[in-house]
Amino acid sequence: MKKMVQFGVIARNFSNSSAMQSAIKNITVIGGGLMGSGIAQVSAQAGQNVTLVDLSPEVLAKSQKSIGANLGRVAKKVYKDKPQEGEKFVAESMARIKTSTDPAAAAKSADLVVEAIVENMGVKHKLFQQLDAVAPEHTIFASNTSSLSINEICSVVKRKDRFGGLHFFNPVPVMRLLEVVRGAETSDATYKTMMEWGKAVGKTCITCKDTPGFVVNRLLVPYICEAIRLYERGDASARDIDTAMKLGAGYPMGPLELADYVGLDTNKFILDGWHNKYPDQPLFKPIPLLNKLVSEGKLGVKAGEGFYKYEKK
Ligand SMILES: CCCCCCCCCCCCCC(=O)CC(=O)SCCNC(=O)CCNC(=O)[C@H](O)C(C)(C)COP(=O)(O)OP(=O)(O)OC[C@H]1O[C@@H](n2cnc3c(N)ncnc32)[C@H](O)[C@@H]1OP(=O)(O)O
Ligand SMILES: NC(=O)C1=CN([C@@H]2O[C@H](COP(=O)(O)OP(=O)(O)OC[C@H]3O[C@@H](n4cnc5c(N)ncnc54)[C@H](O)[C@@H]3O)[C@@H](O)[C@H]2O)C=CC1
Repeated sequence: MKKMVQFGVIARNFSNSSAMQSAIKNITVIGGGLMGSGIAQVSAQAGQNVTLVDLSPEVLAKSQKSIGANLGRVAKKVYKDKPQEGEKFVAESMARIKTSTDPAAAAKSADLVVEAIVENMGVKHKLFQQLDAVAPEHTIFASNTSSLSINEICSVVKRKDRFGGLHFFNPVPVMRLLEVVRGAETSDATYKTMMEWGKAVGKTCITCKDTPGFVVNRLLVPYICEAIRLYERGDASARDIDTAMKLGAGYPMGPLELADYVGLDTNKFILDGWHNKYPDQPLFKPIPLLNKLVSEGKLGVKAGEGFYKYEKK
């Protein structure tokens, strides 16, 4: 049943993509890590020309490898009885992805730039200032930030009307949602283009104002925090908390599994940022156990240990 649901999601995303049209044809994705590689993949499989940019050539090589493998998973499902068509789909999608280590050069030919670099305001400001000086007039800029303010990120560019948030979910090829965030100065035309583009790459779009965490993370952060506090108090074991939310509430992952999956350093970074900004909000108060795990390097799946132990990849 679970497999059927997952298959349905990927097949639907793929066929929607083929059917939809978008004014955006050339997209530049900046940041070739976990999220950027997923955004590049769904864009290329929907027929867009993609330039994937990272400062590190090693990251770009790793991204291309994982995109190839993930497209293979999609092809296996969508073209299960037509392996040759599947191979063609993978080859054509891969051929639409160019890579670059030069963000400014890559922005010059983009209709849309989606930024998915580190979650750091200073680094994002520096990048967008550089891009604003060279990108064509019509180019729309978007950030995939999880927790920072879109208005604050776009404060450094002149094109504030052509700036918004496009918040994808991990893993991008599987998760069906895209949060389209309207900043204070995002124009109606930019908003409409972002919504159409989101549909064209196979996502269901929801709209949100520029409010901390948008919709999903504003609800997820307090939920995960409460799960950690419950565990910290010794009220239930980690396994039982996760089992409870999977079997009692139908979530695909329990909250502590999800915290490990996202990364405990990311969780802590978001929580600390919001706590500094909203010190009176009890939901955002620091959690000693989370701080301890991070200080011990127990960052979740990627580190081999968080709330659970994992085989290192
Ligand atoms: C601590 C304090 C407070 C702070 C808390 C902060 C929390 C929130 C902060 C968030 C930080 C940043 C995050 C963010 O901004 C927003 C997010 O992204 S939140 C995370 C959202 N994601 C989820 O909730 C994931 C939930 N999990 C799932 O849906 C599934 O478990 C998952 C799909 C990940 C894996 O499914 P599972 O059945 O367990 O494993 P399989 O390996 O069998 O995969 C199922 C199915 O999917 C296919 N697949 C998996 N990955 C890919 C891929 N990358 N590309 C293509 N296909 C993929 C796989 O092949 C399987 O297909 P089958 O047909 O079933 O074989
Ligand atoms: N990890 C997650 O579950 C989610 C993360 N996000 C957001 O997406 C963004 C990226 O997150 P991840 O992909 O997880 O990070 P990541 O660490 O996997 O990838 C970030 C990449 O950006 C590159 N980079 C850093 N500065 C750069 C620059 N100036 N120019 C070009 N490349 C640069 C790094 O080399 C790295 O490869 C963050 O803003 C994060 O908050 C959003 C949704 C989910």
